[in-house]
Amino acid sequence: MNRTLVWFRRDLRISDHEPLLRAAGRGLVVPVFVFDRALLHHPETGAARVAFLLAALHALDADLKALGGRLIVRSGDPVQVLPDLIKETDADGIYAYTDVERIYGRVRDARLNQALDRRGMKIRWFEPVASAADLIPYPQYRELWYREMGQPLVPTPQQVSVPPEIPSDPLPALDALGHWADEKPIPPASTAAARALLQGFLADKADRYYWQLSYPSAEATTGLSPHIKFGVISVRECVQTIRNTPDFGDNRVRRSHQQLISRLRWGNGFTQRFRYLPQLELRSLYRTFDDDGWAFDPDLYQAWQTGHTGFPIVDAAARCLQATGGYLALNFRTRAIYASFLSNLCGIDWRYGALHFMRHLIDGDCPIDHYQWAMQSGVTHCVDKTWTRIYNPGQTAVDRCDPEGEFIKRWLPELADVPPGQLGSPPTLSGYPAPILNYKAARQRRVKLLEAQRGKFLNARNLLPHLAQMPKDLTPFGTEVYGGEVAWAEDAIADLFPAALPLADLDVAQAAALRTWFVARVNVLPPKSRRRKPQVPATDPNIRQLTLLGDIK
Ligand SMILES: Cc1cc2nc3c(=O)[nH]c(=O)nc-3n(C[C@H](O)[C@H](O)[C@H](O)COP(=O)(O)OP(=O)(O)OC[C@H]3O[C@@H](n4cnc5c(N)ncnc54)[C@H](O)[C@@H]3O)c2cc1C
Repeated sequence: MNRTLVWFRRDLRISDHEPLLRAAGRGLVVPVFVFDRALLHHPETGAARVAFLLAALHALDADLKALGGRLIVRSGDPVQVLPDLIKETDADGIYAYTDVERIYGRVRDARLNQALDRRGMKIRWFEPVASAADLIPYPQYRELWYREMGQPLVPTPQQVSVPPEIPSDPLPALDALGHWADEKPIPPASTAAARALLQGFLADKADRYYWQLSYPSAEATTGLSPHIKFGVISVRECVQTIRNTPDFGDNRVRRSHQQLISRLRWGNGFTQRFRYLPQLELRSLYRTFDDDGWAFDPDLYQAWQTGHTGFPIVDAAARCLQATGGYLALNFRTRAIYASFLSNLCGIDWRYGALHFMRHLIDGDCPIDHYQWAMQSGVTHCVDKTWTRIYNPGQTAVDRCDPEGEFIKRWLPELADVPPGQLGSPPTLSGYPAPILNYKAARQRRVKLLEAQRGKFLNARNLLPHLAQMPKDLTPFGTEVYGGEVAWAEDAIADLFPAALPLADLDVAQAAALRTWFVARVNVLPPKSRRRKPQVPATDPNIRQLTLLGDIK
């Protein structure tokens, strides 16, 4: 009977999973997960995320058992473990989804392809839903995304039969993997839990999500992010569940449904950008922003990390991130304000911030995290001023994010008695620091620098030469601080699987297509000043929507 190895990576589910269904359809299946030390000990890996991963693997094992199978667990370098497992199990080959989250994974998968080839073994890669192998313009990708999200879900196999003689390691405890729990509460991790979150959202939050998603204390979002990061539920299943839920003609619900679907698309869009340009893990999109160098002040960095900047909204975000791993508690807007403070106002390289986020976020996802960091830092845009995201961390941010001060007071109990109207710049209090910087001066410095950097290629006809190239040294950022298993980077090969876009070989049309991923317009002329969109009035007058560009001058 045929035997197929199914290599689970960031697709820890049995439903809407094409490799699993195809493998089950052709015979016996060896569903395997490999604990890979290079990922477990990557400088950006955090204990809480590994704990969530472990819980998701237990759930996957249980789901496979319900189909008559089980998860086979191995440890080591997949480039060696998988060919050996093929031999040991007498399997015909491997089925797996491609994954582009990290450069390391793409180096490893290229090496695996070579190792299998050398041994005459086979692997069949499946494209994840809404992933484009070729360079297409962003509007076309958008269409592809909606088309593929509308395709029927891949059915769950009725049975998964695993050869009984194949041994498996037990699923290890967190400390056996070299990580120690840091007290962050880990949400239940399983497809059933993800479905329950989505159903709970649709029942209880869909009438307010659109208006409240930027208020951290409203907890108006789904909490799906760690599940989506590890593929515990497919994005397509989420989209279809939302679409199949009636809005009963309620405009609030309709807008919230649309907003959530758009955000799910944004997440996939960041992954696709990394597929094209994996260098975005290590570099700003345009060279000039890194070539000029960044400042690094260890005291500012530490104050920002630990929540001692003297700006309550920033300090509350800092402490919330460390205590909760950001799960549900640290929403998009608060992450953005917190991030922008470090890169724009402290002038510190965004990669230090992205690194800190990744070490703590339970939902840490490299393309979303790194690209959001780069965007908030203003280094993904060369012409459009609205992409200068410098938030006023004083009263403006408090009013727009936490008007009652609930979020701030939860994380900064020392400010319990300060009225909300003063939480932007609290009076001198023993036990709470004075502001570590002058907002206006810091902002001016940053705006001037960004203008000078952007000015260098403002009228360039061809932006390709200005884009960051794939660096020769692939050592992950943060290795010098946290160490890690990075030997793979020492003799890194030029090959990645899937391959990066060959920037040097792109023709004019391809270059234009690539640009659509990074700016709305393909021309490079500075935009005329645009009118701000009026704020959308909320149906409930007590609910105000945050304006995205509120404090951009
Ligand atoms: C600096 C910074 C770093 C971030 N890092 C991450 C990260 O590592 N992982 C991560 O999943 N999100 C990240 N985000 C985006 C966003 O903050 C989270 O997706 C969201 O807070 C997760 O909570 P939720 O699932 O309850 O959100 P919901 O609003 O319920 O969204 C559902 C899903 O849509 C996607 N999504 C929502 N908002 C965004 C967005 N702005 N950009 C891209 N995808 C989005 C996510 O997959 C999310 O799980 C970051 C944002 C910023 C500003």
